[in-house]
Amino acid sequence: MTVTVVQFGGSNCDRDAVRALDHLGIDAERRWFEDGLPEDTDGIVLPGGFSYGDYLRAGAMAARAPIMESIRTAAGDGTPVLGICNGAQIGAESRLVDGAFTTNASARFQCEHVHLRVERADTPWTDAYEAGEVLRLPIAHGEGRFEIGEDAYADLEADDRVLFRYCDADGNVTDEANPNGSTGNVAGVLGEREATAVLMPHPERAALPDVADCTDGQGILRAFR
Ligand SMILES: NC(=O)CC[C@H](N)C(=O)O
Repeated sequence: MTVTVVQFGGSNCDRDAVRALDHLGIDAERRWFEDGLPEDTDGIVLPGGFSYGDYLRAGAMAARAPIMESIRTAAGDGTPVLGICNGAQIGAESRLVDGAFTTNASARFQCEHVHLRVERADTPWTDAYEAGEVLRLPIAHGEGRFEIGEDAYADLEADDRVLFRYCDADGNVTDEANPNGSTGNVAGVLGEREATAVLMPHPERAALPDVADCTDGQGILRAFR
């Protein structure tokens, strides 16, 4: 099992993702986007960062790179794909998931720990947790506000594709616990197939006991096993 962590110009969490996966015993390698997707890829991470300086909209430029066509095909075939932060933005811009990530309600870059409620525990990304469990993970973004049209949001809920919601420490989903103004406090969603997921918080920054005071992100990354 080798996970490909795709590096675009301006990605800056690709090494962190490889290290976190490594720590969990999952073989992972960085791949420069122009080199294309290796044929034998068993999983894909779109890592965080500022691809192309967030020019136009965060993720909009990387979404148009040819490698994304191969990633869409792989996702359609059921290869696990995880988009983290800028990777979530790229995932939305390339239609791997519905919705869009736009400027935070605060109009500021926010770097802090947040709480997330696990909305579904029956997916590969969350089967290490209980439904309703509260995780603590860091966010670091300026464009993390999940926005989606009313009908598309209704579909998302009807199809049970909301994976995580921002909440308080007790699991209450409130406006106060919503760091960026996301519709429905949505922090992470599934794509058309459950093997595709994106989230704004950083599980790879909450996976190594030596560098993080909490390792709640491990369960999400373990999905690749
Ligand atoms: N940590 C990241 O991936 C940064 C996300 C993104 N470029 C933003 O600021 O919105």
